Amino acid sequence: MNRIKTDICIIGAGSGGLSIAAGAVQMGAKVVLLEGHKMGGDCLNYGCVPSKALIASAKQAYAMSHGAPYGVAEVEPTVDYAAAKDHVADVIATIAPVDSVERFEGLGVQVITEFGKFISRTEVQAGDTIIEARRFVVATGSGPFVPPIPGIEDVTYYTNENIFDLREKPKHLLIIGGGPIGMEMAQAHRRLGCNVTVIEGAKAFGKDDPEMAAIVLENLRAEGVNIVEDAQAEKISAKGDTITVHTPKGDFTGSHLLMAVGRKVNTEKLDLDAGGIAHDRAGLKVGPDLRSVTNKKVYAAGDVAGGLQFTHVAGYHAGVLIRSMLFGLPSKQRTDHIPWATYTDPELAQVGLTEAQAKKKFGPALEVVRFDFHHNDRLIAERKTKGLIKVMVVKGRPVGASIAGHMAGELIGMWAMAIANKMKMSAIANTVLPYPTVSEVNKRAAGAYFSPRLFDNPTVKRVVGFVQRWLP
Ligand SMILES: Cc1cc2nc3c(=O)[nH]c(=O)nc-3n(C[C@H](O)[C@H](O)[C@H](O)COP(=O)(O)OP(=O)(O)OC[C@H]3O[C@@H](n4cnc5c(N)ncnc54)[C@H](O)[C@@H]3O)c2cc1C
Ligand SMILES: NC(=O)c1ccc[n+]([C@@H]2O[C@H](COP(=O)([O-])OP(=O)(O)OC[C@H]3O[C@@H](n4cnc5c(N)ncnc54)[C@H](O)[C@@H]3O)[C@@H](O)[C@H]2O)c1
Repeated sequence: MNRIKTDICIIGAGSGGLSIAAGAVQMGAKVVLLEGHKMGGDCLNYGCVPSKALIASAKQAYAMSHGAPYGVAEVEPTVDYAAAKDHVADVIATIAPVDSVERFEGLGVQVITEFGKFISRTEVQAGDTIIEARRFVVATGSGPFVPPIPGIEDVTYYTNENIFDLREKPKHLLIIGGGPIGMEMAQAHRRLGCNVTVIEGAKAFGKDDPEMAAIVLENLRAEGVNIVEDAQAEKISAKGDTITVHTPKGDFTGSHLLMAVGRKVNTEKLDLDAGGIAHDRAGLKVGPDLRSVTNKKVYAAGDVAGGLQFTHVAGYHAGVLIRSMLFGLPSKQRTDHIPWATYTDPELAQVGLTEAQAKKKFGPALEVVRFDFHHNDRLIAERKTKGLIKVMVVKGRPVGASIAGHMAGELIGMWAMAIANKMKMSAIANTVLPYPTVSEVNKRAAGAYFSPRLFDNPTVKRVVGFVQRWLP
């Protein structure tokens, strides 16, 4: 057995682990990084990257068959599903070197390609190496949760871990789960020529503002995605080449099944109990400083830290931990400024509080301003006017923003910046943006906050009348 002593041992080389390793080693810490499977973790191999690549193929196919309003003849695209998967693999391969063992070894990180497990409060074992570290970071991510629905063991089903390897085009894809994974995959497959049925036990896009979700759902339905809500999958059966999902809303039959009902954290290989590390189904039990509540040598980052599960959150955790582990400074995570986006068409994005959450928290102090995408000239030119922005404002500052529409994932960035930096609505309203751009919807939403104050205000009218009489 080899023994290593190091400053920081990171378990898991996904979005969180890699960011911490790169930052810590370049600032002078000795870093050991353990990865038992694929460098880059879920995001690169089975998550964000392949899903957005497949969405790009689907967008291309959709554009070919929807050119008429722009004066471009429509053609029915011939979709080569396997070739679309080649495109997905190529995108992963293009990004992979940035996350590779070679790159991290080049930065000075000692990478061990083994799963790690705690053998004491101060030691982790990976293969035949024992690592003793001043600090440990658990960044082991999450995998697909597959509930024990009766009959599931008798059918072939896909998850995000193998759907991107499927090369035969599904004739009819059944998707259980109407969250971001289910809905992104539903639209992509529909646009690539599959029939698609989404079976959702509660409400699709259940974590987003329902008014915003409705805009996206209407579009998905119009494109032919069959979305059945309040339809908990209770039983699954197979007959010949077909699979049937049984729900209280009826039975739904298709050729392939994708399970997208949420995530389970990757803690089973870690032997957290041997490390004296408290944990539950959501992950490690940590404080706002992301430090284990029972073993102060241990931190968590990313999906396994028990909060929002996004790549940018894992990256944000890296910054919080580096401040604490490298400089010994107090460092706490915030969650009020974390945005997210779902990359359907139109997109759905959120930062801070939804309208309902803000109403509950602030009551009558809350003002909600809205701007409809129909009034944006660039969107009119692009024929992408289905959309809405709502901004939740308290005492002149935004506390949340919800956007459904073209480029919502890009537009939410301005509100994420405003909330992160506690900026006022005037900061957005004062910004001059190029015309004609989609980001003008943000400025118009801020304008909607000031319009009644300026235009429906008798004092302003009186002052202007007075000044006009005296001006030469
Ligand atoms: C289909 C899909 C689409 C997504 N799209 C987006 C998106 O568009 N935007 C977004 O922000 N987020 C998206 N996400 C979420 C995002 O992928 C995750 O939030 C992110 O990958 C979490 O990073 P992480 O570092 O916590 O874990 P991961 O990236 O999963 O990395 C964890 C790593 O730890 C390794 N590991 C596990 N146990 C051990 C052990 N004992 N020893 C050593 N190594 C171990 C794993 O092999 C893995 O490589 C998507 C997820 C899915 C499934
Ligand atoms: N664009 C992005 O940023 C993006 C994309 C994909 C995934 N992700 C991340 O991955 C996480 C997981 O996504 P997800 O879509 O798997 O999970 P989710 O928890 O967001 O949605 C799962 C859905 O499945 C439903 N469900 C559960 N059991 C069911 C059953 N038996 N029958 C029918 N429906 C059932 C739930 O009601 C829920 O709406 C997200 O929360 C997000 O953090 C992010």
